[in-house]
Amino acid sequence: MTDLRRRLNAPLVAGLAIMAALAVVAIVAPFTLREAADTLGGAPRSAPSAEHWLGTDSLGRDVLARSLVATRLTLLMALGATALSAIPGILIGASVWFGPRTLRNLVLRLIDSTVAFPSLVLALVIAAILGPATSSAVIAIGVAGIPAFARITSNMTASVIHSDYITTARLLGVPRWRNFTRHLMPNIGGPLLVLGASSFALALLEISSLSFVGLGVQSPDYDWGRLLSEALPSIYSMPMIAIAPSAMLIIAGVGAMLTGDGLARHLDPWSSAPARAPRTGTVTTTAPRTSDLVQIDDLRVTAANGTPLVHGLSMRIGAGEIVGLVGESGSGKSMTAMSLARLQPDSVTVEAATLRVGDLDMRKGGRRTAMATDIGLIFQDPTRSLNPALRLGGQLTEVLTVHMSMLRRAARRTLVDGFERVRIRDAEHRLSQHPHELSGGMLQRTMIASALATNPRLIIADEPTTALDVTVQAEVLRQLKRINQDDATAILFISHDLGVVEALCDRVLVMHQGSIVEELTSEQLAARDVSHPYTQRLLDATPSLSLTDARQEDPA
Ligand SMILES: Nc1ncnc2c1ncn2[C@@H]1O[C@H](COP(=O)(O)OP(=O)(O)OP(=O)(O)O)[C@@H](O)[C@H]1O
Repeated sequence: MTDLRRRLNAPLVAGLAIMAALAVVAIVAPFTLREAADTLGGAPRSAPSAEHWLGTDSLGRDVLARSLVATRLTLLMALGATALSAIPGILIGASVWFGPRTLRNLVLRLIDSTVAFPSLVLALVIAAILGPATSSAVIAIGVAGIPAFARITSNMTASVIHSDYITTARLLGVPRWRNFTRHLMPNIGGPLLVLGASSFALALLEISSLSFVGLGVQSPDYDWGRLLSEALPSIYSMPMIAIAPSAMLIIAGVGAMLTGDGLARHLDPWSSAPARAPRTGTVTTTAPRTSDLVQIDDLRVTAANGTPLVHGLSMRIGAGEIVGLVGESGSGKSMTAMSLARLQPDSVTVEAATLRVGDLDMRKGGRRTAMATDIGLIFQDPTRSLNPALRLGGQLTEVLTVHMSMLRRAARRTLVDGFERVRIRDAEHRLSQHPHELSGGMLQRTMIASALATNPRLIIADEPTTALDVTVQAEVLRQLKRINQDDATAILFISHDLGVVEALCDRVLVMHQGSIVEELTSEQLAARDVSHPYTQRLLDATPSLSLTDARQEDPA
């Protein structure tokens, strides 16, 4: 219950409240107010009074009662038209991606040409062909809205249909309809709900417009559009007659948009993740030293829904030091590193008492060149950091040409030197290749070469060896160690593997649930001299395959 209350956001509550109130009016008003709304013979065009709150129309009928009674028909028509647009539109837009390519291209071209045609004009043409009637208005607006749903669904499907999880599901023989409901819809459902809500608001206006020009609801029935049409002759003398249905239209439109916006937020996995209680007992790492390159004090990273992802974290990295940041998946290692490099996701808030790399205050923007050249980044999966459509030379020299004003030729020369340094043979040729033409280990080495090209003072390596096989992993670690020794480059090395960290780092910080729980020197780690139970658990989970250990375990 508390979970549901926390997940209901303000727009959703407001939108649902408005739509629920309108639903009550739509159900109750035709039963209770029909007589006041339809009875002729009262004083025509009377001013608002205690008996008729918004006055009467030209035939003496109560204006407010008529607007409220018209709610049911108007909402049902808008709902019908939206369903008529959404259901076929979504089915067409998604199913084209499950069929043959030629059919897909043909259907997409057709959709494109209909989308280019204004939907209200299309609806007017359809309504004129079908003749004036309530059903004609619904069909016209519904059919005119199909291309928009089909186009957007198709665009969104295209962005997820080639993702690994759908390919895997197809390879595993998951039926198409199940792929559609299980993998596709949850990924595209949020934006479609928002589109549905805005289409409903638009359908309200368009159906009212058709009724207003006489192509929609016909007498004796009436919707808000027809009421507006009836109000037109006396709009200056009796504005109330027009104001009442207009106000209803605006309220319903706002209610629909708020509901759509709220639903989208509600379905956003990041904004609905459960809040985690901050843990106490965090460790502040060694006191400030003048040689500290990185200084972080009281770093707090908070998700959009208020969940603390990193809290009260402080750390130092000395110039030329290799510091390991270890912890299980989700403990906040990447979030800490990305916040330090000012590359955190937009959806989170970063606050800190101090966040410095050298003389750069990373809490402030600006000084982009200094940020780009002082900090080198190496990520876990090099294929995701490189643009597959561009040659390596073009993309890896960018930082040198943009931030260090190097000419293209000089930038390439620097990169070739860098490639040779990380033992990539035939470097010139490699620069003219695309990322897919290199192995994973080679790509990771190109990333290291590129991160080093600007002579950074700090390298942030976020699980740089996780995606690599053990031999390549050892080579990459050796490269990092060599760079640190040759150039005194500081390294923040992120890993969940204490064994790897032990081999490389001078100091290790153990992270758990968003804060540092223990700090160890490499000697303490080698001697397994740890005090926090979480560190002990991490050590227990680290397989040891060193020769010494193997001999000890197996005396034979
Ligand atoms: N964009 C985001 N918005 C909100 N929360 C996020 C976002 N990205 C990650 N998180 C959450 O922040 C927390 C820390 O994530 P982080 O990626 O820093 O973990 P990690 O220790 O680096 O894990 P791993 O070793 O798996 O990379 C996790 O609970 C994660 O779910």
